[in-house]
Amino acid sequence: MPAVRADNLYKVFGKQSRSAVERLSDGSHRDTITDLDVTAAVIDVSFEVEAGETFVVMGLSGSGKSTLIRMLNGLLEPTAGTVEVDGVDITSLSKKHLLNLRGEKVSMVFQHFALLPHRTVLENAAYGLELRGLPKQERETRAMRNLEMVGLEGWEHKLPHQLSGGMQQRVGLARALAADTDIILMDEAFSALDPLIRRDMQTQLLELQKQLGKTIIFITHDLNEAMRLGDRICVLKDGRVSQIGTAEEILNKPANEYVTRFIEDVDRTRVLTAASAIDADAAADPEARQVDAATPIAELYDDMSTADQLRVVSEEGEVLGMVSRGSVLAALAPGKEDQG
Ligand SMILES: Nc1ncnc2c1ncn2[C@@H]1O[C@H](COP(=O)(O)OP(=O)(O)OP(=O)(O)O)[C@@H](O)[C@H]1O
Repeated sequence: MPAVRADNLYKVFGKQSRSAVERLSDGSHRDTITDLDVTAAVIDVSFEVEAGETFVVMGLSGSGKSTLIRMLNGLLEPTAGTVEVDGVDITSLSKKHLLNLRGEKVSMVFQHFALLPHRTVLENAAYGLELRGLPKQERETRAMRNLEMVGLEGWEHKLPHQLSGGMQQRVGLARALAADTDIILMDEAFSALDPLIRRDMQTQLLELQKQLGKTIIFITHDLNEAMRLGDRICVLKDGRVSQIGTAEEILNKPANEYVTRFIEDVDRTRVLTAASAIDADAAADPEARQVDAATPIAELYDDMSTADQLRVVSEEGEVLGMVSRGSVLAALAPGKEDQG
């Protein structure tokens, strides 16, 4: 059973939303229904997110990302379609059950941190637990453990304004972790941060995720960020799904012209890995130097400057094949799938 499932989901703002859904359901673009005086934010979106997966929703401003994520935790009611969390259709839940869902199953990290300015870092991190009525001692112990996890030990008695942007967002993340929900929604959570801090936060999230194995739905307008973080990426355009796939699938088999234009700016050497550059025809050489399958191609250059071939091994130590300079160059060439 998927952790989250969206089925033919629509959100149309405006009085004539139902008629809009009818007209959009034949695949029409949202610009064709301007006579109805509505805004079609999310149109016929379907996907499944597996437990433990990081699923990134990527799209430009206005593509419907925030509206979509708000339907996943019941903050917005869909105009049509359903959302299931752990197999339960949340679109039919009462207000009280939705509150429980947000307290116990799905937490959220916001772009602008959403910290309470007059409360300490510790109180902010414990806030979700306070709303759930946990005793002070327990919520502070749990919050403290999560502040340590995100590297904020020693800052717990400060106020948010005494922290940098990156640190404030770590508090937001600690608060979501303290709630101990299986699912975390992150809405442009790193977009307000400077590029270097943003990269640090991405690294930290990847490391935390290795330990915790949460189900994360992450929203971003940055395809490089999407490809770094996402097990799979859903590209949204004008409210509709343009493509869903792994970074590699999107780079090598863009579904349409729009996605093709988008991936032009992606640094393929950082997204594609040793695994994606394996030479299917090369016999495994037990003497060759070994690299992890998940190593980005950009990190193979040093080794490849002195060795003709490298042996690629999985996390479990299984030999997957060989990479050579030729196979690396072939993997990096855009549109290699089309060239057969
Ligand atoms: N409450 C609302 N009422 C009317 N229109 C809305 C409402 N919320 C969002 N919209 C519209 O829905 C469309 C999608 O907005 P949404 O915020 O979901 O996109 P987004 O991809 O998250 O964009 P951004 O990155 O700018 O936040 C936009 O045209 C927006 O103006």
